[in-house]
Amino acid sequence: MNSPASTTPSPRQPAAGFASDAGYMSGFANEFATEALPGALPVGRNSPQRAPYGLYAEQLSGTAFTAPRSHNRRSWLYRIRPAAVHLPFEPLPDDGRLVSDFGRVPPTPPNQLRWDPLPMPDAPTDFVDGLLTMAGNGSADAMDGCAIHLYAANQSMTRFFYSADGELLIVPQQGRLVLDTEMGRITIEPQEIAVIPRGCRFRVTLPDGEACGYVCENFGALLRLPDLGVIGSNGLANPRDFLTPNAAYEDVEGEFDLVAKFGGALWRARIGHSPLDVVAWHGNYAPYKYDLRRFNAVGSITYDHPDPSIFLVLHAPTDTPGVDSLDFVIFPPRWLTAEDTFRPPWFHRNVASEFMGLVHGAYDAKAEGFVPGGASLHNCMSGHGPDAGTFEKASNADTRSPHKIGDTMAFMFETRTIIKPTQRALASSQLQANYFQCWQDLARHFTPETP
Ligand SMILES: O=C(O)Cc1cc(O)ccc1O
Ligand SMILES: [Fe+2]
Repeated sequence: MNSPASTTPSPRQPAAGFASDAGYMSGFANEFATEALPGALPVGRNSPQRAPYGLYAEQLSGTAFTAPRSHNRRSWLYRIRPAAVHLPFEPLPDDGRLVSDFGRVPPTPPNQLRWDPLPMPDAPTDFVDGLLTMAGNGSADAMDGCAIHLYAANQSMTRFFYSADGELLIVPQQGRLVLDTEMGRITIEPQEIAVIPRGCRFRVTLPDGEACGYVCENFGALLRLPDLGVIGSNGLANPRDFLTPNAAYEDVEGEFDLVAKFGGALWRARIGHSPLDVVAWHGNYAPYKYDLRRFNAVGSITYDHPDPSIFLVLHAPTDTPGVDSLDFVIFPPRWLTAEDTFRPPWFHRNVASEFMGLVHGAYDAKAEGFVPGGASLHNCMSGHGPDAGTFEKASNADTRSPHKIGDTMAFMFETRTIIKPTQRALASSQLQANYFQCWQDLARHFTPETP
């Protein structure tokens, strides 16, 4: 049971927050039912003539009403005031930080690109102001593709935010995030991720004072767990390790801003109460977290380096079977056992496009230059693979015994269409001008006389 916070803050002060952590429910997209006050959930119907405790009933739909039952996602929220209660939205000035229509981005160079981490801002910056779009494809309007943002923030939010453009896959790299959402509290640290559904209002506070990381705003179909095929009924990201918060609410009156990302732009509305006032909810459309360290990696126990699809955590499928608009793939700590095999990622060109980030440690294809908090982009059909140092080492390594890659947590946002870097990303001083050099020392080894 979670009791409410009931203070009246002075204008634009942080709301008091939930009175306590209410914990989590386990399972991916279950039909959850949770109440912060006993009996707050109506029994046997969603919309009784009068809901318990004088609450308003409100449905939040994440898929079309008529989506097949297996993909249909919606929740019923029982709240102090409906989400409609706020003053009209006004546009916030567009400073070009956020991009949501990649049809308008200038032609993308097919170069391999890599960036150093964003610096922490000097000025007070909350999670919303700390977002910077690096790359993406499709558009929010078309409800297809994604925008890949970095964030660097040093202030807790005193306002509330939601994206109507897509669900937000948040991958922290440094600093914990407390995500107080309409449906309860999620706390994540680096090596954990959270997904905030399209439309879900939330506030980010920073218990460590500052934080940075990655956000993928998924404009397409909702992220889901992949089928496992011949792997069987267990493995990769196990459904029970996905955690959704129990209901928690704050009963706070005050003058707040509600910021919406809608149609690619930011909008602000005044709101006279905290919108985190959902006392109970049930359904399968809700935020969740997952600890990447729980991923059950499978790999080759004979020879060869498998395709990275074995590391798929979540994906956004398209209408074409087997082709996703977005894959979220990780490269966690694991044993390499393949014999007589070049063990790191091979050289390759790919019809898909690959944006990578590093949360922790080092990545096994890059001995140098790819640092935690940094990012790389290898687009459709652009050649890439291990750098020269990694190639020399791995082609001379003893593969008769297993080797543990210990200190690492890299990830990839992989998409079916070209990932277009934004002008800001291409102009940024974090862009490594010499990235291409990491392959220039790959020596010629060809010996036509000796097989
Ligand atoms: O480019 C990368 O480093 C990611 C990657 C890893 C791998 O093991 C195989 C293919 C691939 O794109
Ligand atoms: Fe790759």
